[in-house]
Amino acid sequence: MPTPRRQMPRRIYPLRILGMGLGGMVVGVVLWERHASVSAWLAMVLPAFVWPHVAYLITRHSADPYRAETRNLLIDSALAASFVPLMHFNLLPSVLLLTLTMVDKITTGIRGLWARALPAMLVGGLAGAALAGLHWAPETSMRVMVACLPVMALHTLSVSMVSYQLIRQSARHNQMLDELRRVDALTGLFGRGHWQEQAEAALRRHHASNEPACMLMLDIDHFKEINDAHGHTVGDEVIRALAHVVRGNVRAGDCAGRYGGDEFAIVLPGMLAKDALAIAHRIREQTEGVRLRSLPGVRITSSIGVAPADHRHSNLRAWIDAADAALYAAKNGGRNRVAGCMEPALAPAV
Ligand SMILES: Nc1nc2c(ncn2[C@@H]2O[C@H](COP(=O)(O)OP(=O)(O)OP(=O)(O)O)[C@@H](O)[C@H]2O)c(=O)[nH]1
Repeated sequence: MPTPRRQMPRRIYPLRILGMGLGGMVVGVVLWERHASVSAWLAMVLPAFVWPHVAYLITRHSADPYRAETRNLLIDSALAASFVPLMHFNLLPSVLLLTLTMVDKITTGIRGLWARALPAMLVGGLAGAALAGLHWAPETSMRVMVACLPVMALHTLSVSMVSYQLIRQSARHNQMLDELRRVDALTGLFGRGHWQEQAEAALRRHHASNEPACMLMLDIDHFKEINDAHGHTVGDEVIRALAHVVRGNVRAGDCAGRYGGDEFAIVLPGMLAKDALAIAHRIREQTEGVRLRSLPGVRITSSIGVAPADHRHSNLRAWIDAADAALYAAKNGGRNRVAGCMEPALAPAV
């Protein structure tokens, strides 16, 4: 896929044809008004109507098109500045062309290009003066003002459209970055960071309004053995299959995430412990029923710890520790089981 850097010459080509062409027409009106010499006309026609194509050929045949295009942009500025003495410093088109060529440099986003354009413009201005002499006629006629309008309007519109596209692109990239941050690539469940934010919010709601919430910590049993026996690709398939089971057992408002390697964490807002235990049991049972497409003989089990949020959980760490303790109780109890945290009403349920 072509990178934005490689696309730059192709993107700039039509813009240069348009910009230099319209600029050349403005200069042409000034030259026509003052009955300029053939050499002055040539000094307008070559940069305005021939240079854009030469510039494109240079970049196309360059080993480093980006660098060549950057150089061309500086030449654009020099050529625009050369028009100023050619127009005998006609005020409106001179200011307009110098301003627009500077805007062009700034909107490329290339660091420091506008500063490098200043000496280029000085050289261009001096070259124009050497060719046309130094004549001072700053008055701008109505005809020249009218000739400036298309440049002003089209340049402003094209810069706005480029900015609009960049803003849209950057919004899309931000959305993708946010998605990458929120979602675990292997399972499509929430990533750990986003899961923690959601879990913290559920715990805050619990403390603020006593809204019940439960946390499930799930770990695949002997997962290392599956990896060792069948390889990491099968291991990944197991993780994905488990994520599928988890996803099938949570509601839209629940928060299921991949907490680490083969460990999943689920927050069930608004759910009482007995209902959370029922869900944990269902997940455990369905895990036993998982059959891998690539290796149907592999059997998978999971251990799950359940911890309802309570007043002792002053922060998320404490709540996770409670769910972890329940998970280890399930592991120590022989695996492939569900255990609730220490609360009497929840004493290990197998
Ligand atoms: N395939 C795969 N393996 C992973 C991934 N992340 C971590 N692991 C592996 O998961 C294994 C985690 O094993 P543990 O949870 O420590 O132990 P276990 O074998 O599951 O044993 P118990 O949890 O005690 O039942 C390690 O071998 C890790 O290398 C992953 O994204 N893909």
